[in-house]
Amino acid sequence: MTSAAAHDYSGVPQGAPVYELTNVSKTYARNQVVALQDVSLTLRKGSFTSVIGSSGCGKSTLLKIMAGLIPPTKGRVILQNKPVTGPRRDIGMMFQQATLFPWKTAAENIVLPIEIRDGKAAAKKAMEAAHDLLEMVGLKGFEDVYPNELSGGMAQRASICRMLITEPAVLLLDEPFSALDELSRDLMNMELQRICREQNATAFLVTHSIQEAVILSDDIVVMKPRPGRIAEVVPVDLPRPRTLDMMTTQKFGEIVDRIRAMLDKGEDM
Ligand SMILES: Nc1ncnc2c1ncn2[C@@H]1O[C@H](COP(=O)(O)OP(=O)(O)OP(=O)(O)O)[C@@H](O)[C@H]1O
Repeated sequence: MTSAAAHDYSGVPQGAPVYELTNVSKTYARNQVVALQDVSLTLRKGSFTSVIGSSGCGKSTLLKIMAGLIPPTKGRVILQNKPVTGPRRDIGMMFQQATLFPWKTAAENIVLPIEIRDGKAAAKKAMEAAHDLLEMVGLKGFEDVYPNELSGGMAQRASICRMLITEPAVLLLDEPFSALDELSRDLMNMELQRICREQNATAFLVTHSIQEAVILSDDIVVMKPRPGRIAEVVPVDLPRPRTLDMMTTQKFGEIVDRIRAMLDKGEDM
């Protein structure tokens, strides 16, 4: 990575399909639970998509399949024109907990994916990029700090850098800020939006928060349970860049209400 800012991961044109899921189904063999049924979804280059739905409707299963961590029982998952058959270097992931290694500094944690993939020499070379990324997320000066000296929000900022260091084509985000207090979470979401715009990233977020989904997304995938499937994909036509004060607008409220009504209907949807 030469520059952390304004970097385009793939050269794929804005709006072109990056991820394509076709009739993806998953039945867990152990208990025969149909976790997903016929999920079809296209993520376009530079778009932000959230998935929301009640507990057990298959959100995590969907994310794991997209990440190549588990195979679907049926259906196709294509990323950048190649089937996803296992974990891939063009997929970036971020989880609820920062999971930084306590014995490594912030910068060492960030280059770890490179070290695992390409060895120590490559990790050393990537240090400059790690420093650029830390600066981008407002952590300049924290390069040599250990995780126990970072706040929860700072640790998640470092995790964002670790996800970006391998220049993934797509960012899969599993409730990355749900462990933070509400104020930090709102600020981190705005930061996430800025980073996605700067990096022209394609992002997919699992969340339980309707507000979070609305403020961040171009599209919200509303799922329903038993079996887990897509109820509706709701477009969010609020202007970009989004700002936190948009959360008080009538339009924002209307979209939130619409999604809440869908979720309340639950299985009748
Ligand atoms: N490894 C597994 N083996 C068997 N069943 C599973 C497994 N993982 C998930 N399930 C089942 O599949 C269904 C979907 O689970 P999943 O975790 O994908 O839902 P979710 O929407 O992410 O839920 P939550 O919001 O609570 O995290 C549930 O009924 C769950 O019990």
